[in-house]
Amino acid sequence: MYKNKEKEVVMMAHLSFDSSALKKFVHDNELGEMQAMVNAADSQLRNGTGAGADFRDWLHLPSEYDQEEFARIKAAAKKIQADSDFLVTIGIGGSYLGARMAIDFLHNSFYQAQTPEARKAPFVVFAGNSLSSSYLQDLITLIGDHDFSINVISKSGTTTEPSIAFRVFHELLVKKYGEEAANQRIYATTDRARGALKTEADANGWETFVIPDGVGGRYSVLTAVGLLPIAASGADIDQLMAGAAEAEKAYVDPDLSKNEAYQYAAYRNILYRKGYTTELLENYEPNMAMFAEWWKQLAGESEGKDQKGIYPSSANFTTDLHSLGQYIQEGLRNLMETVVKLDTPNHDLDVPGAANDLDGLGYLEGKSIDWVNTQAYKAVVAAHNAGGVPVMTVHIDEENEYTLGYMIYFFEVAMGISGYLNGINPFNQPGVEAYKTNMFGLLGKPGFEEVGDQLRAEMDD
Ligand SMILES: O=P(O)(O)OC[C@H]1O[C@H](O)[C@H](O)[C@@H](O)[C@@H]1O
Repeated sequence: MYKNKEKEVVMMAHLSFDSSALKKFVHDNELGEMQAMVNAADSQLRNGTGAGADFRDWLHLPSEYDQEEFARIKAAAKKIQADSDFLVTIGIGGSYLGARMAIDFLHNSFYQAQTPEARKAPFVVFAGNSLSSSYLQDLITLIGDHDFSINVISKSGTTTEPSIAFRVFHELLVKKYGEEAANQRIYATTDRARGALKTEADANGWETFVIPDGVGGRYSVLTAVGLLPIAASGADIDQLMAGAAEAEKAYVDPDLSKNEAYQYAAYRNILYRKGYTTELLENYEPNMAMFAEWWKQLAGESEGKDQKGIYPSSANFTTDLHSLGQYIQEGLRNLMETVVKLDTPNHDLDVPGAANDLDGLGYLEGKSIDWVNTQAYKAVVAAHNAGGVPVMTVHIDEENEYTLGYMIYFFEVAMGISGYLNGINPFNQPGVEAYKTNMFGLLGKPGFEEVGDQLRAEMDD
């Protein structure tokens, strides 16, 4: 399964990167030939000589985070667990996806459906990640008369979706508890000193947590942005940070023969230049679907600019083998795949016996279902490979906080290197403003009237 013996040692380090299925697509010499470029990208990233240098503070977050704030996050999580049945976590993009994927990854698949006693934690629900009025109303109905708190998360403090959702839930909270008690149930995660949310929080005495200046939204899961909801859900954020800190140490050497995160970055760059312009992040565990959504923002906002970049997409297996599988096998040959493969499931079951063998599954009787899942993975790698799709695999040993922290850091550092390898600024996202300007124009936001008039005139044409 692994390329060489050393790999098995790396396997013990919670995550291993397997590129053995690239042989058909990448010659042996190509990785080494990337070393000089990787060294340059590493220097841009580590020494701050590249574009976007002000947004690299996530690099040392796992080892240099604010301990005092970390203790406050844990205390706030305890209070929320004690006084709330629901935590309404309001945010979008980087202020949403990290907590969402981590909570899915770290808990029982039906965690949210458990009784509060079994869960020992509030139901962490999310709002402000769309403009759907039905979603908001459905959430209000779900919360009903239950006790709840709000964690409003926004770096800018002015993003439309979370701002609207916050107005809705803030109003509900004040109606239910009165102004003063409501203020004790609002936790604001935002800029240290600036912005509308910070001003409002200070004026009302809400507890605040910081999104550090040097950490962009998509790199913020290991700040209070992700940590407070994750801790409130009952997960162990010490272990999450410990895993990330271990990865911070593991991926520091730019030597491609030793650094698997850099290998991943280099291989995807090699493949991109050969025309593999779409990357699918895949899993074989349904509770990792949101991990791919987090990764898509990380990759898409980091790399998709200046009219270039790998398009990040995803697929959930084996589910999507029965829908997207046809395209991946035989459609346009611009796809590469990166599988996150869990090697030890939280639970395993055997395929049961049956009195008759009408379904023809007798040959699997007594075999473990996870073994079947792993055979499916191996079969898919071989089939897609034969069909012209390069496949990389990130093996993780277990679904726990430590491994998740490790994997978060793996992908973050890989994306920084990847961006510099492709000659772009991996830490800005200028393109997301275009639709916002138009939307503000159509909504009649003061200062955007002209844009609105022009758009309406064009639409009438
Ligand atoms: O945290 P906020 O300022 O509300 O931003 C939330 C998100 O929205 C923006 O449009 C950006 O594209 C994202 O990078 C960011 O994570």
